[in-house]
Amino acid sequence: MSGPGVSLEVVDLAKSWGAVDVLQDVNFGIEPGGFLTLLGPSGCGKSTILRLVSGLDEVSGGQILIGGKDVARIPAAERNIGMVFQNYALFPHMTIAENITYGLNVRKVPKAEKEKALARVAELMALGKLLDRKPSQLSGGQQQRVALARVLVSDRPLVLMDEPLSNLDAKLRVEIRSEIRSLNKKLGITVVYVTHDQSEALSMSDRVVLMNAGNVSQVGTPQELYDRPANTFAAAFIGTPPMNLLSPEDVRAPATFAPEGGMEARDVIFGVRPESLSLGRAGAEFSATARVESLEYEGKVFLVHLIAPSGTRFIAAHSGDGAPEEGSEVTVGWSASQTHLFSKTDGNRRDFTL
Ligand SMILES: Nc1ncnc2c1ncn2[C@@H]1O[C@H](COP(=O)(O)OP(=O)(O)OP(=O)(O)O)[C@@H](O)[C@H]1O
Repeated sequence: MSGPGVSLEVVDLAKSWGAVDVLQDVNFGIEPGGFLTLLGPSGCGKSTILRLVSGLDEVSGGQILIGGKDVARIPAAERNIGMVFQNYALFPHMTIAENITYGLNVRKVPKAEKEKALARVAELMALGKLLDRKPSQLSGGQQQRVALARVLVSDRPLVLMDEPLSNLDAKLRVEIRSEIRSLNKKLGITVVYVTHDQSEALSMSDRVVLMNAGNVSQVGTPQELYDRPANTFAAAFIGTPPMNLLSPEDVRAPATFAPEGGMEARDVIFGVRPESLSLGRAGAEFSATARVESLEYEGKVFLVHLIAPSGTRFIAAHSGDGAPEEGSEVTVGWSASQTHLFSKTDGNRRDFTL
């Protein structure tokens, strides 16, 4: 699309602190106006990537192309990027209006232009009635909207957001994430968003970069990550509860089952999502027998916690009537299309034939 957003492409990005490599060979891209999320567990390097893109830290290697131009070695102030952090750091002695326009004052934007810009973002972020208040007179959610307004008013084509919702309660998080998403679509600005919360990542993003210990584990749309995890890390990270990973000794597969690339059946890991498992489907293409350890009532479904003969624990999400009894033995079945296959050696996804 054409609009105020700009493309971002990160090529072979690397960062070391002394002898410690915290990022290696990081590659991803997002088109103008897109919403890209960096997702992964604590310490995997998400904030480091944002700090390198923004110019707060220096890269050890690689390129950061903004609108096709490599900015990796130019100062932060020349990159034209907006940032929103977890601690939104509003100035307590200034009014909301003064907080929002602070950056415009620094840049000596003329008064009439400043007031027009303030009125526009105040309307966008539903802050019109709060402009004369001080930050302490606002709720956490309203304060976070002010922090977003402060970035939006500056009309940056690329905005970086580092866990901007983590100080808010669950209900507000859901509300503000849909506001951020609709702003991204309405204004056409490109957003790079950091979170360790997969539901945030899956619900907001056009593309997700899943990080694992300084390396990119998988890049794709939320559907691609969910439907075709590239490796066991992605399989075990995405989904609530995540995908079950079973050893071949616990799985009955059709006699014709053959993993690709001449891999032996014993060298694989089977992946199957809890919601794909049907209780009592002994005749299914794939099945496993296990003991019911416990039941967890989730409202719409029962999570049936199971233990396979090998000792592997896994979960079936059971939505029908008649939850099984604790301690009983059950058979769960699933189809070939619900089966994901990974190599035990490198953890990567493999195809199979039947
Ligand atoms: N200035 C520094 N010196 C040395 N190591 C650092 C420095 N800054 C970050 N690191 C290390 O780099 C790794 C990545 O940190 P980073 O903050 O990017 O992770 P993260 O994925 O954003 O984690 P979190 O979700 O907890 O914020 C961590 O192991 C961290 O200890």
